[in-house]
Amino acid sequence: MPRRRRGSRVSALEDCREDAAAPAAAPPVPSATWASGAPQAAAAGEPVLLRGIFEIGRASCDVVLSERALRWRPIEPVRPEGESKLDLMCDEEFIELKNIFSVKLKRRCSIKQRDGTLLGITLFFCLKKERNKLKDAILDLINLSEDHCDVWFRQLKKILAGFSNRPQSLKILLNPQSHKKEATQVYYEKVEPLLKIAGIKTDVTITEYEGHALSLLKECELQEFDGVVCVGGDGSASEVVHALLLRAQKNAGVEAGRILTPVRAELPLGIIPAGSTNILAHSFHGVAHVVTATLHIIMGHIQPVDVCTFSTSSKLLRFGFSAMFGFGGRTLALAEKHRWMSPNQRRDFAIVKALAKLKPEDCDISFLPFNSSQDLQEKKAQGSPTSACTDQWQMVQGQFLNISIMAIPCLCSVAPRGLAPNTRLNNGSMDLIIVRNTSRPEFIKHLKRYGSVKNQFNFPFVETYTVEEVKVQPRNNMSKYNGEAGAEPQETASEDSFPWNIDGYLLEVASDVHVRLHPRLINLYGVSVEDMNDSKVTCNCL
Ligand SMILES: Nc1ncnc2c1ncn2[C@@H]1O[C@H](COP(=O)(O)OP(=O)(O)OP(=O)(O)O)[C@@H](O)[C@H]1O
Repeated sequence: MPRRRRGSRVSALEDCREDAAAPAAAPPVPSATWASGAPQAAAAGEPVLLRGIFEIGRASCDVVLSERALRWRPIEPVRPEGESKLDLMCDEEFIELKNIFSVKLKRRCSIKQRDGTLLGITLFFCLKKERNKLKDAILDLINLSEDHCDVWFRQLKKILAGFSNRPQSLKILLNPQSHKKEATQVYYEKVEPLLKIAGIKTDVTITEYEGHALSLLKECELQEFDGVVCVGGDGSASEVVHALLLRAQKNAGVEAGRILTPVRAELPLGIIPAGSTNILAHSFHGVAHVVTATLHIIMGHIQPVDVCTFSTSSKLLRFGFSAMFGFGGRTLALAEKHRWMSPNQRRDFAIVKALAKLKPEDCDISFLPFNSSQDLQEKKAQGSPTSACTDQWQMVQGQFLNISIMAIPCLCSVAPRGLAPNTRLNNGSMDLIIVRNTSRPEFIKHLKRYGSVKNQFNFPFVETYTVEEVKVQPRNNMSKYNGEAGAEPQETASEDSFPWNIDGYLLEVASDVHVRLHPRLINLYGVSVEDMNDSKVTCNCL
């Protein structure tokens, strides 16, 4: 009896891209996660587009292309009558077509030959590696017939062309200074090769100074692009988000100073994590992983995400997803002053120093609780102002160690469940997390809980609210500033200043700040993520 070949014949791209022209080697790959679970459409009843014989992993296979999947099973010799065929049925493997991102003719090439002997077709596809992580892989379909391969190649190309949500041209903004200055290497070694395989055109700008991405996106021609990609950390990503939304307001003729209902960003944004913290990429993909982020872009996985505006009474300060005021702001200010340290050192140093100098802010915090009634949400979706006609504002006063206002969960290595685990990317609300003044040991206990499975909010000095709008007014600041002109945001932190950490961007505001949530204001490349309740923590400083 012939030996049955089991398991996947798919090889990861990283392992064998150079071998694309060699005959199908069959390196063993972990069990067929890419083909696990029933595909959306069962094989039976699906219209067959093509059927043919290819060698896959050195076994002759009967290959069927239908509208949703490519399936194959080894061709077995005819068995004596009465022998069970049940186990044969189990051998079918498949790839859903929605996971394929490129198809190429596979040729044996020597250096001198441009068009070597045809060997078959190579499919490039995306598979789910582990929770939230994606991986690129290849499948070789070997058949030496030019005509046979040509028919299949054309049909597969046609199917791929039908995925109209996938980008064909991208504007790339790369911060060469991110983290330990490895963003350029990350891009050219891991990202660009995949974009090339997917046939995506790119236009790369390497940013030269802080604010470069912002000034470039104000003016540059974006019509030819289907999306913008930022390669860097949270500071860079936050700058690009702000720039894209400012640009959208400008294009729509909205006065940037007084934006009540901003218009949506015109292009989707992809974030390739290459920075020190990567909270944004982590929150949008469930993991800070370069290949996962790249594959979400290539596959055109798009999710609308809520965005906040941060304003004084006279002007818009920033578009962003999350902010911390108090301990979180001071920690960032300290870390920014010590950029010469390594990223982990600087983070740990800043946390320890901010804890040593722990001091509460005397504030008034007013907030509009989230009203989930369908009526109100529909009004909001239509752009009608709602806060003006509701009289539900609440106020808390006192001394606070930290105030977090977060429209996204803010997943990161030190808080794998998120700094705001109860909010979602586009649930139309923000989490307001208030930590009242308490002793240093109690505050540290609270911080430590972010890295454990225990509830970090289960302390008498912590309050959480689900809100739509928040106003934060530092009290000892009220006489000095009236929140009007002159209350310009500063760039450097001083002892008496009020640093805000907005998505890792340091902003000093000498007045009250009004935070408003705008549902689904920007499209991000990514998908909704699985919960990360049992992930490991990587902060040792507490
Ligand atoms: N060429 C450059 N030189 C100096 N700064 C730059 C340059 N290009 C961009 N920047 C700025 O560097 C800041 C920080 O970059 P980024 O966020 O990418 O890296 P990071 O600080 O290592 O990561 P994280 O913000 O996740 O901690 C951003 O605010 C960005 O505007």
